[in-house]
Amino acid sequence: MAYAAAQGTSVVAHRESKEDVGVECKVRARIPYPGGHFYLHLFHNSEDNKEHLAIVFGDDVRSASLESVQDGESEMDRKIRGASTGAERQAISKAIARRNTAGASEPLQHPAFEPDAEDAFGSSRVPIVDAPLVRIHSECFTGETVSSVRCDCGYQLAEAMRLIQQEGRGAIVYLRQEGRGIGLMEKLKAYNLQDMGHDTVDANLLLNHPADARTYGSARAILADLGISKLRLLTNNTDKIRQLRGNKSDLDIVCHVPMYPRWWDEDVEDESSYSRHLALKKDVMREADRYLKTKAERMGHMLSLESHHAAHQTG
Ligand SMILES: Nc1nc2c(ncn2[C@@H]2O[C@H](COP(=O)(O)OP(=O)(O)OP(=O)(O)O)[C@@H](O)[C@H]2O)c(=O)[nH]1
Repeated sequence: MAYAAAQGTSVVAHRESKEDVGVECKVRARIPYPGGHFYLHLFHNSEDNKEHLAIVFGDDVRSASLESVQDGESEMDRKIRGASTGAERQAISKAIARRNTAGASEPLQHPAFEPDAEDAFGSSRVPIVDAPLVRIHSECFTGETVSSVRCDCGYQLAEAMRLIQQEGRGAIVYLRQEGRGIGLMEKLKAYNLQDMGHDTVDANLLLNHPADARTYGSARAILADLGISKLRLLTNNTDKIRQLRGNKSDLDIVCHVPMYPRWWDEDVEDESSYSRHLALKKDVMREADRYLKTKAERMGHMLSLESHHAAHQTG
């Protein structure tokens, strides 16, 4: 099976992400996870009424809007919404002020990593990664909650968490753009059209939806709020990179890090919980492979089994 991205034949209509979306982090909470905890951040935004999320690894990645002081709030109010209090609060607000004046091209500095700094973030001191791993992930109820292998979404989310945790720092911006933005009801209709022989692109078009209705203005604003201005993006999707870069230069996507499905490797065994859960087998993943083929051939995604194998052979 060779899936080469068919250059210039992508059917993704070129959408633009808004430059000026405002976001506010309403709450942050710790999510225990094998290998160390993540912090889930819930955002409101000025573009839609969806509760977009950020799943953050690394205690020093802090939301400026969450940390800002709200009128009349007590220390207990701040604790309940997951904002810092006491001495930790002072250290964090200094760090946020510093990163705001550092400018987009400057590497982030954080007092927790300076020699004399108060240890405001507990004992987990990790090396500064100038451009952390980031994934912008779109909601997929079927792939993530029901563990459907019609698509690779569940795998990608688990894999992004594994890779970010392995590096010690990074974030997944989780956008509530179910079904590439058409919603769950329409996506399920598209599934039935796919079972009649249509691919994911044609199924959307037959339902009078664009092949991909997503935009990334909220994602860009969430990253800015978290102080992430320079990153390595976990994706194969060229349109996602183009939209995130936009016309402004305040988000520096240093490179993209491809997301190849593990079941393309000869040895499919690995430690990720998702793989264990599904016992990823090539025959089970046939439907996901059909989905990936459409992404490569019709949506311009950078996915190729041949080049994946070539890269593995040359080390
Ligand atoms: N309309 C539609 N959406 C789907 C289908 N299967 C999965 N999705 C949605 O597709 C979105 C994920 O998009 P993908 O195109 O798989 O991947 P991507 O995030 O654009 O690209 P990568 O960053 O490379 O993973 C999620 O919102 C899923 O709910 C489908 O059959 N039809």
